[in-house]
Amino acid sequence: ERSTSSFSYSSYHTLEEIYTWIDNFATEHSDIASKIRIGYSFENRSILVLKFSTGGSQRPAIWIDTGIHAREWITHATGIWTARKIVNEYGKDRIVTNVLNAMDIFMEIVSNPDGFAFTHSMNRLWRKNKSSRPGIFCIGVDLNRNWKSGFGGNGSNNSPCSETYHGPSPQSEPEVAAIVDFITAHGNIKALISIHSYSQMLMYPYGHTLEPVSDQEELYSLAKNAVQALYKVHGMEYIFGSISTTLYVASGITVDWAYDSGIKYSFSFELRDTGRYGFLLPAAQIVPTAQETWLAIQTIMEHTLNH
Ligand SMILES: O=C(O)[C@H](Cc1ccccc1)CC(O)(O)C[N+](=O)[O-]
Ligand SMILES: [Zn+2]
Repeated sequence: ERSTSSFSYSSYHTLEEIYTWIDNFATEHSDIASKIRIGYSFENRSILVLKFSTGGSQRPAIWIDTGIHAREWITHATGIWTARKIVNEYGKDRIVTNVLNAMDIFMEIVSNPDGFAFTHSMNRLWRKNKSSRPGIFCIGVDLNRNWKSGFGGNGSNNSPCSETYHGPSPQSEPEVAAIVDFITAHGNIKALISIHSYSQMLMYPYGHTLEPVSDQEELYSLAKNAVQALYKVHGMEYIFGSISTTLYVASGITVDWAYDSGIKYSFSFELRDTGRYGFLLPAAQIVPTAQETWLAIQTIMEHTLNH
């Protein structure tokens, strides 16, 4: 019997449990899913990506990452649920079937494995990775400030002890470099969705400046449609807009790099909730959060397919 069927999709899991699930999932759905190692973390853990493909080669693709901030456990749990949804819906749901008949999907569920392990072992609210450098007495770089676009600007911090420490240089962190190298080598990524928590927002570039991106109108209306689809599931209200105008100025972030690298449909989610539980979102909200987020993700995937 499928061991992933004994896996609880409504619980939080350790790094080891998630890595075992990824192995079993790729084995049990080998017709459509495969496991790729795109690199190693600072502490030498494998950095794993699930590839969903129904054929072709170098098809245009969609990138989804969760867990770049270790404490945002709802995002890893949402990624796991979404991976299972994709394989279960292929051949049934019109959008998933159309998307996967023409595009590939890449999903990195544990984008910060060292930090995630640390949230289980030592500090539940750890955010950064676990990199250390000689003579520096604070640990970790904020993996959502280490990207080249706008690196070192406002909304990132030069102090290694800061929660938004941008690191010594762009892509200095192996966890970021692995994604940059993979996406650059692939060369045909059309959409990137980087999932965070919490605040209930759907945002698009830029974070490093208040200047609107050239595709602002299209991204605004796509975000609007996505949050409307999300709202219909459980009535959760998400706000939407550009990062710098909706939330705050943040520099060196994933989606600014993606957009400036030519990935027009670059979005970042802030999942549930709005602060009652924050990062400690109860496990009972995992499935409802994943269910509603799925409608927004489908909206973005369908738009990407059709444009
Ligand atoms: O500051 C961050 O990196 C995110 C907000 C964000 C998300 C995407 C791009 C730029 C900023 C907030 C969070 O998800 O990390 C929650 N937090 O502040 O800990
Ligand atoms: Zn975050």
